[in-house]
Amino acid sequence: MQTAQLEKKVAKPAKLTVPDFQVRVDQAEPLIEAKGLTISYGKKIAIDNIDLSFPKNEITALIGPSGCGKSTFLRSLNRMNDTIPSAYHSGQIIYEDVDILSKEVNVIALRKEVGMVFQKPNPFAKSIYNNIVHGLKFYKVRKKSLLDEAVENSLQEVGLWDEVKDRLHESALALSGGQQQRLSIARALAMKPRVLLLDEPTSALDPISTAKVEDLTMRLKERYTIIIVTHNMQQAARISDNTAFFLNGKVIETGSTNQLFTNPREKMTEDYISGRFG
Ligand SMILES: Nc1ncnc2c1ncn2[C@@H]1O[C@H](COP(=O)(O)OP(=O)(O)OP(=O)(O)O)[C@@H](O)[C@H]1O
Repeated sequence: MQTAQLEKKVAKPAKLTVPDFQVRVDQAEPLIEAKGLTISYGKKIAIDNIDLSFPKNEITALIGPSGCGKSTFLRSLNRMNDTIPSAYHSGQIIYEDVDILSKEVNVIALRKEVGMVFQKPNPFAKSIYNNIVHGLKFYKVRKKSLLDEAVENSLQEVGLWDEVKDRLHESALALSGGQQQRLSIARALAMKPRVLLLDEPTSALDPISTAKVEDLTMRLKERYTIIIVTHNMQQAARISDNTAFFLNGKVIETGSTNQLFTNPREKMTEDYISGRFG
C-alpha cells in the first residue's frame, strides 16, 4: 500500500506533464534507441551518425579508447549535454515512442526515468537519509512514512541498509568511497527510473568495492535497463550482455558481449580488445 502510494505520488508530479513517461510499454524492444545521432562541440564532432539500441533489462557496455565519445553518448541519453553551451546534436533518441531530444520533452521528467551515476561518488553534503530523499522532496513527496520506505527500499536494493541503518542521519561524506558510490546508485533508484546510466562507476573504487558494485549492477538488471561506460574490458566481459565498441565517434561494432570478445567481426575491435591500442 505504501509503495503504491509512493509510486502514485512520484509518478504524477503536479507540473510534469509533457510528455508523460509513465505510460509503460511492456515488452517493447529495444527500450531506448539512438538513430542517426550526431553530437558536436562547436566544430568538433564527438559522435558521428550513430545507430545504437539498448534491450530492456539487459546490461550494455560502451567501450573504446579515451576521447572516442562514450561519455558524450551516455550523457545524451538523459540530456546532460544540454548544460554544455557548445554542444549541438542532430538525429534522434527514441524512448517510449518519443524523441527525447525534442525541445518539447520535459528534461526533469526524463531524468527521473533515466537516472545517472558518475565516475566519482558524488553524495551531497547531507545525511544519508537526505541524500536518498532529495529527488523525492523535489517531487513534493512529504509524507514521512513514504520517505522512510523509499530510504529503506533503495538502501536495501544496493545492499547498504545493514551497513548504514543505524546512522541514517549522519553525513554521507563519512561513508567509504565504495559505500558512497552505492549510495549514489541508491539515490538514483529512489526515483524509480527504468534506465540506469553508469559512467565508469568503479574507476575510483578499490577492488572489493568494485566487485560489490559489479554484483549490484548484475542484480539490478532484473528491474532496470543498464548502460555502462567502462575502460575495464574485464569488467565489460564480466557483467554485460551486450557491448558496443566506439572509436573516433563511431560505433565500430556492437553485439553480444560473448561474441564481441571471443569472435569480433572487425579487425579494429580485435586490435582494441587484445590491447594493441587504446
Ligand atoms: N564539454 C566539452 N567541450 C568540448 N569538447 C568536449 C567536451 N566534452 C568532451 N569533448 C570532446 O569530445 C570528444 C569525446 O569526449 P568524451 O568525453 O565523450 O569521450 P570518452 O570516450 O568518454 O573519453 P574518456 O574515456 O576519456 O572519458 C573528445 O574529443 C573530447 O575532447
